[in-house]
Amino acid sequence: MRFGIMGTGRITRRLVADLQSTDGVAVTAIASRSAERANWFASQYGIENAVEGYQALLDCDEVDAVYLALPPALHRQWAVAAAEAGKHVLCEKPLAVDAQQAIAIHAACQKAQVRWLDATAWLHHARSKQMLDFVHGGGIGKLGHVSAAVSFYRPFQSGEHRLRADLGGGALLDLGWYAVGIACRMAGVMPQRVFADCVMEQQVPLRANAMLWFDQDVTASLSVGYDTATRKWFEAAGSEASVICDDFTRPWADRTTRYWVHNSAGEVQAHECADRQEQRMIETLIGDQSLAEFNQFAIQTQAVLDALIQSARERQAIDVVVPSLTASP
Ligand SMILES: NC(=O)C1=CN([C@@H]2O[C@H](COP(=O)(O)OP(=O)(O)OC[C@H]3O[C@@H](n4cnc5c(N)ncnc54)[C@H](OP(=O)(O)O)[C@@H]3O)[C@@H](O)[C@H]2O)C=CC1
Ligand SMILES: O=C1CO[C@H](CO)[C@@H](O)[C@@H]1O
Repeated sequence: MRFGIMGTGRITRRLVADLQSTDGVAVTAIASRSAERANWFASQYGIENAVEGYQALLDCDEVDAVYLALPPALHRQWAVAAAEAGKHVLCEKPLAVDAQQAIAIHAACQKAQVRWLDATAWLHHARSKQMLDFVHGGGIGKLGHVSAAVSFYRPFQSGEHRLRADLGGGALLDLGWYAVGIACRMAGVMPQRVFADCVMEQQVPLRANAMLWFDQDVTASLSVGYDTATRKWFEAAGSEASVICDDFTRPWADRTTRYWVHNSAGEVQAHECADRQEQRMIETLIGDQSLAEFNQFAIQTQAVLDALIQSARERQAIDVVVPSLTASP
């Protein structure tokens, strides 16, 4: 499948190599708002076509799929336009800025009969499946509580989209995407009720703390922010044991990819599981397996984030309204 890329920012510089090293994928075009940046990027990464403006990418016959790596507030517009141009879509997380926009992306892809996937790579790592199977198979007894923390410490460059409300910035959407995702995956269902409290800066959440209430007395507490050093861990605590992973969003680069099981006898077992999550994610999009489950989960995650954002604004717990979808191609 021939990919065209929208945006030349931080994540593109990393994911372009993952695309180029995945079997069955070629990166044939790069688009930027600036022709100069597109040309520079194309020459650095050996990409044949450099185009100015995102529409020009959609007009390219050499592109079958778009990797959309723009600030969240632009995802809906360009994902819908890509679908309408008949291109498959790999859209960066968060899928959009709210569930309504996320559903609009899904609807456009359905209508155009193209495939779409949010670029939430950890979901595709073999370790994630192992940990989820272990918890869902009763390996920790009855699940009681999930804790998760995802953060990094600024500095930001001026104009950084993460600090701009109009571009869909803020740690709650950006990093809450991961924390909500792991809590819901571990719980195996979406929460019924949520609460969030945020420390704001420039009208976006710089830090957010959240509580999620699920069925059967399962709860989760989440901490995300741009004001503490890098954290990407979770713990799923059950009646007999806990699963702990300190890098679930993306394995630390210089260490063995692991997770741990702590049992009530005080024993600790380490499990190793190496994988290349970005390649697995890309393979999932370009393959022929149904994407319905991933699509549904992305939209539901967005709905939980909607409720958390509303909760922080209204300073009260909010009931979650979980949308359900028609089937994906
Ligand atoms: N999956 C992952 O691990 C990660 C995912 N992300 C996600 O990827 C997306 C992009 O993040 P990131 O690459 O860090 O962002 P950057 O700000 O580094 O890059 C975004 C790119 O979008 C383009 N763009 C278009 N309009 C604007 C605008 N008004 N302001 C700023 N940039 C604009 C620019 O490219 P140009 O000017 O060339 O057109 C810019 O380089 C976000 O949704 C983020 O959450 C980010 C990091 C890691
Ligand atoms: O998704 C992401 C992964 O983590 C990064 C920080 O390390 C975030 O900034 C980013 O948006």
